[in-house]
Amino acid sequence: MAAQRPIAVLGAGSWGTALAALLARNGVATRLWGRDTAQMAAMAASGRNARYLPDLDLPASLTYSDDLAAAVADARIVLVVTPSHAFGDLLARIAPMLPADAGVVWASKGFEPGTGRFLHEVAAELLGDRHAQAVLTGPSFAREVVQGLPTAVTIHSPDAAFATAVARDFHSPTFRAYTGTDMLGAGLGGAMKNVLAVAVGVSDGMGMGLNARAGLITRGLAEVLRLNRALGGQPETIMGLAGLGDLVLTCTGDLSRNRRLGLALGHGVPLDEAVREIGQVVESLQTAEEVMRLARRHDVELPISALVEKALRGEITPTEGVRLLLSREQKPEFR
Ligand SMILES: NC(=O)C1=CN([C@@H]2O[C@H](COP(=O)(O)OP(=O)(O)OC[C@H]3O[C@@H](n4cnc5c(N)ncnc54)[C@H](OP(=O)(O)O)[C@@H]3O)[C@@H](O)[C@H]2O)C=CC1
Ligand SMILES: O=C(CO)COP(=O)(O)O
Repeated sequence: MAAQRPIAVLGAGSWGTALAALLARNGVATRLWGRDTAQMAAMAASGRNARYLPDLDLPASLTYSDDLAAAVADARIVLVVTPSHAFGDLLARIAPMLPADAGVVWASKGFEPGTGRFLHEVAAELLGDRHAQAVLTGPSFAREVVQGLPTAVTIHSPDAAFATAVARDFHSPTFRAYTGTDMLGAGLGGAMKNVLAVAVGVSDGMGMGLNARAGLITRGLAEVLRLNRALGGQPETIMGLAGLGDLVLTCTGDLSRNRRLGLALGHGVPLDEAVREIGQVVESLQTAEEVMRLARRHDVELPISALVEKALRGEITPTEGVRLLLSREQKPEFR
């Protein structure tokens, strides 16, 4: 029998490693690419990711590479899991290397920095309709996925058959992969929850209480729905795993780096110190600005996201942010 063509996972941080481990455990031939030669050699030798998930064993069948061309050469699917700021550059590099029939999936959450373009818009420009495209998103902390704890995600593609085929590779007894066709809503939900998690983290860090947390999550959800409506996404997507599901996880789970940034700011830790302490990608640092760029372009009011953007720029303190939010005028809940 011919050997199964592999899935190439690009990006050996916590999420790329976790998804590669999941695929390998599912019996899918999987190759994990990272840009750091020493790190990839150490992972191959130890079967662990010492920097991002140091205490967790990875499946023995997982293979490792620091050679991008070799990693994607015979792949049937390429899964991109870099931070969103590196997405466009990496896609441009691999576009000429891809096998003609390879599909491209990404699990990064955010926008193209400086333009506010969605990752599916960047992919469409770089890949055209030459390769099927999908996004994997939803409430999923890398550590819990490697630990085999139950997780549900959603995979969206304009090509429903491709989304279903991709979901088959990921689906397992502890990892439910749902499917959909709304790239815009899926991308927006995954990006905005990171910004809103900072607000909830600040509130929790300042000891504002559980009522405030629930209020912020709910009014945050209203912001995602409002921008989604203006952009033409489907409301169901925002009420599902890609929106509400990930918003609740990221706003309440202490494994979230974006929530932890907010907690630190709420405790009075300076921004640069908090970012250094977290030591991993904190997508809200760029996403807050890009969300507000989109909101201004479409004339949509996002009070919580706007204050997070200001706080991350150092223009207001967390205390001023809370005062500004609480001093807003009375209004109907739904518009
Ligand atoms: N962690 C999680 O639980 C989840 C993360 N995500 C999303 O996945 C994406 C990746 O996050 P995550 O893995 O957690 O981040 P980490 O901070 O854990 O790791 C980032 C990884 O990206 C690599 N990287 C950074 N810049 C580049 C580049 N220019 N080219 C190639 N590789 C690069 C880093 O390499 P190096 O070590 O050499 O710097 C590192 O391996 C983010 O968009 C995040 O929002 C989504 C769901 C869950
Ligand atoms: O996207 C995530 C969970 O779904 C991870 O969140 P953080 O990037 O805030 O850690």
